[in-house]
Amino acid sequence: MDTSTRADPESGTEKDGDGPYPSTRVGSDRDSNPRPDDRGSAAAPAAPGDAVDPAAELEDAVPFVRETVSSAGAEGVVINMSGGLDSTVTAAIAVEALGTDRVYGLILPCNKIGAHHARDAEELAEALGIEHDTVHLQPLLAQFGNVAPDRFGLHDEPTLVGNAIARLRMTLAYLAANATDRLVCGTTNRTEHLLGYLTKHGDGAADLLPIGHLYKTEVRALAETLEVPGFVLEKPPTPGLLAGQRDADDLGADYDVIDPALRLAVDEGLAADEVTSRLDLDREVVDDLLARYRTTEHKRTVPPMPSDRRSA
Ligand SMILES: Nc1ncnc2c1ncn2[C@@H]1O[C@H](COP(=O)(O)OP(=O)(O)OC[C@H]2O[C@@H]([n+]3cccc(C(=O)O)c3)[C@H](O)[C@@H]2O)[C@@H](O)[C@H]1O
Ligand SMILES: Nc1ncnc2c1ncn2[C@@H]1O[C@H](COP(=O)(O)OP(=O)(O)OP(=O)(O)O)[C@@H](O)[C@H]1O
Repeated sequence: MDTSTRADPESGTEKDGDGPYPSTRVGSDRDSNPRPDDRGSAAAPAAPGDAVDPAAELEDAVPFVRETVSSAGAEGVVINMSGGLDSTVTAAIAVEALGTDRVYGLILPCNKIGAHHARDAEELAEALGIEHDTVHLQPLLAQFGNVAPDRFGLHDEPTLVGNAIARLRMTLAYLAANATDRLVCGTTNRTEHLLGYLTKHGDGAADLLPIGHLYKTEVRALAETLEVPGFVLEKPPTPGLLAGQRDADDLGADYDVIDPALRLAVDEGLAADEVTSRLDLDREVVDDLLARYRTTEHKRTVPPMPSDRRSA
């Protein structure tokens, strides 16, 4: 594939070829777009990524993947690859653990923005040396929209569409896993896990989560050690549903703000007041993050049963 020049779908910039990866970035208008945390934070709190030891994390993650696959008697893993940070880091860890032959990538764009990112994902999969397929989901989504009862207004609401796409991706990942005796390797990080910022039984559905214990800022630090190309690191985190949509807009703050707040509140058990003052944040930002944490507990637990009430 020729990567010498390519238009950026969102910023209109071009990419220059340099080695196996394009050297500039897709969709990176990070510096020109105001972000909610620009308002919410007076000081820049230290993010967990500043303290993480990437080499030690890799020493944990690589055998974890190898042993999990081996103890399941599986042949390898399937990873849905978006061309973004989390799935690229996850795929790189899986290759370190299992070798190229036992890692398979699925690239599943569903709209025009996605098609551009899919080319990044294809190049990343090729650079990793893994087998991969690209499937455009638009016809499947259109068919799904045709059979879903009109009363649900699927196409009127971006979250409904986004969740449906995430679950179509999950269906293909499990088809691949079933057919090739592999496990589905999820890409969820700890920040998403704690905030429930994922589609339940969509991208949240997986058999193992190699970066599930790492905050987003820690995943970023690990990416540098794994020599993930700079353009992946520079992409603004986005759910990829709408042009210009950013995780920071959905979540009310950037990950450099969110991660230290979650670490203090969840890992260290500090009250909202204390988190707010220690990190010099807006109270509203902290309250919103903690509300997300509380209301999404159901995404981190198995479904409740009547017997749970008896034992409580
Ligand atoms: N208390 C409770 N106990 C048990 N189950 C409960 C529940 N409350 C809701 N539910 C169930 O959960 C459903 C809602 O959860 P869900 O279907 O996930 O949907 P929901 O949380 O509403 O939406 C998913 C969110 O994750 C974001 N997302 C998705 C995918 C990837 C990324 C990313 O950037 O990485 C972000 C997306 O933008 C959106 O904000 C409800 O319809 C209901 O079925
Ligand atoms: N076009 C795609 N093709 C295949 N998988 C995808 C695609 N888009 C999203 N996914 C899967 O869903 C996960 C969550 O997607 P999302 O777009 O929300 O990005 P993310 O959580 O920031 O992760 P990433 O950094 O990998 O993009 C991805 O990590 C990937 O596994």
